[in-house]
Amino acid sequence: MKDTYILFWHRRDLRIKDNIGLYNALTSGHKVIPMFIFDSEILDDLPKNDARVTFIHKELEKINDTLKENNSSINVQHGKPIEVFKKIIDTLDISAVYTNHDYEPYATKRDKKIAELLKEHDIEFKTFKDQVIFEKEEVLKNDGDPYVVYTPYSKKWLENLTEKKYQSVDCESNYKSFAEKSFDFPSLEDIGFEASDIQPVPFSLDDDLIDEYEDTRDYPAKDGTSRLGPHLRFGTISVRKCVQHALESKNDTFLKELIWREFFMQILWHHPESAKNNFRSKYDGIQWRNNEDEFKAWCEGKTGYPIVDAGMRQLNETGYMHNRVRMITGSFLCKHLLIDWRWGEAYFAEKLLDFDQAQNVGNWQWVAGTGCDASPYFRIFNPTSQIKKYDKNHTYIKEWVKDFGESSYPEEIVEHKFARERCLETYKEGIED
Ligand SMILES: Cc1cc2nc3c(=O)[nH]c(=O)nc-3n(C[C@H](O)[C@H](O)[C@H](O)COP(=O)(O)OP(=O)(O)OC[C@H]3O[C@@H](n4cnc5c(N)ncnc54)[C@H](O)[C@@H]3O)c2cc1C
Repeated sequence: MKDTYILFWHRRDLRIKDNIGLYNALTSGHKVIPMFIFDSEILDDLPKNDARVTFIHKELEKINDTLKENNSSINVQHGKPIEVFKKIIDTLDISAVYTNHDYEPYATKRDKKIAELLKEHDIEFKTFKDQVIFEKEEVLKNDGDPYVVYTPYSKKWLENLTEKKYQSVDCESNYKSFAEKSFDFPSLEDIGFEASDIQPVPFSLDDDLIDEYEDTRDYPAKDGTSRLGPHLRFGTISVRKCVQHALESKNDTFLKELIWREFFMQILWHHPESAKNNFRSKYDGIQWRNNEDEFKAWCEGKTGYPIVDAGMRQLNETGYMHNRVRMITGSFLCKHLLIDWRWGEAYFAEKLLDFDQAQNVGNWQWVAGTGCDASPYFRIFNPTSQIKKYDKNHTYIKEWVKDFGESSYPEEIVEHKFARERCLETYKEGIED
């Protein structure tokens, strides 16, 4: 029988170490061609200097360099995935496509279409769990329903956790199974993009950071968080490795954040409609003010509230915003300005290097109070007392708001006490009993 190839399709797993789908492909007895598609359905809506595209391109280059050392290379394509697959089926002798699960609503629809196409050509489509410890229906309530509240979900998650669930797989010993093929590697310009200066900072999984995380994570001026966001989003690190490190610490706060990530992933998987709709429909009656000038001031970091402005300016300049400040800026948008959480979600989606639909939607709905396990609507962050608690020396603010304390710095866009009362009234009127 003629030897056929397995195509391994990288998506949110830009690494060739500890990658479950890839490991299964490499140990299948067939030669493996790794592949990535710059999906024009996603790329066409992005600015030409999108930082995430630059990051993906760089990570693929790194993969390609390692593959070249092993006489192989990655097949990088650009176009609509279905069209790319039609072309590949015509040009390469493929018996199976292996890939890791991608849970976002767009991805599940795309994968369904690809699976149908492959079936028509008698090509197997094998998919694996890789980007989470528990997926889909693996952590359910005793009655079989999915959880909508974090605390019992996390308890069950921990109960179900066995060592096997976070064991790494050894891809490196199997690199000899990569096909000896040489593919041209496209430049960013070839796919219609240009390099961005904004890049993720390296992550840290240091023992000290994880041990002290609970005490330091809320202070935006400190380097107290891991900066794993984009790396988990694009899979340049495996979640199993993160969990292994988290479990080594006596303090479980960091592990709990990794569980929040999986909580929101399963929420979006079970409730794909929550990407666009309030998770709780009783909030549908809220009359958002949606003032465009105020939205612009928020986006540009010109609200006159220094901690809000620092966060937005940090986001605009670096593609990152500290979690505490994401909560403050998010609350300010929805509650002080009464702007629909979907506007804020879309702005963060455009700017965040770690943008992940499940996390972004889940957290925005948490902030707005419309979400599954949300902050109560009457919890309105006071942007001034938040400074006293978390940036009392103004270290963070001064880093990002260069005109802080100067006459050019804008006046407060709205008075806090007035905005608070307006918010409470609007929510009360809008919420169905
Ligand atoms: C309005 C708003 C929008 C957000 N949008 C995103 C987003 O698009 N993508 C994203 O990954 N996170 C999002 N978050 C969650 C959180 O802010 C980021 O995960 C975190 O700031 C990333 O920095 P870090 O990697 O240093 O996190 P660390 O504090 O070091 O946490 C480690 C990891 O745990 C996970 N995690 C931490 N906090 C949360 C959380 N609240 N919810 C879910 N997972 C969490 C992340 O994967 C994170 O990388 C959002 C939070 C808010 C309030």
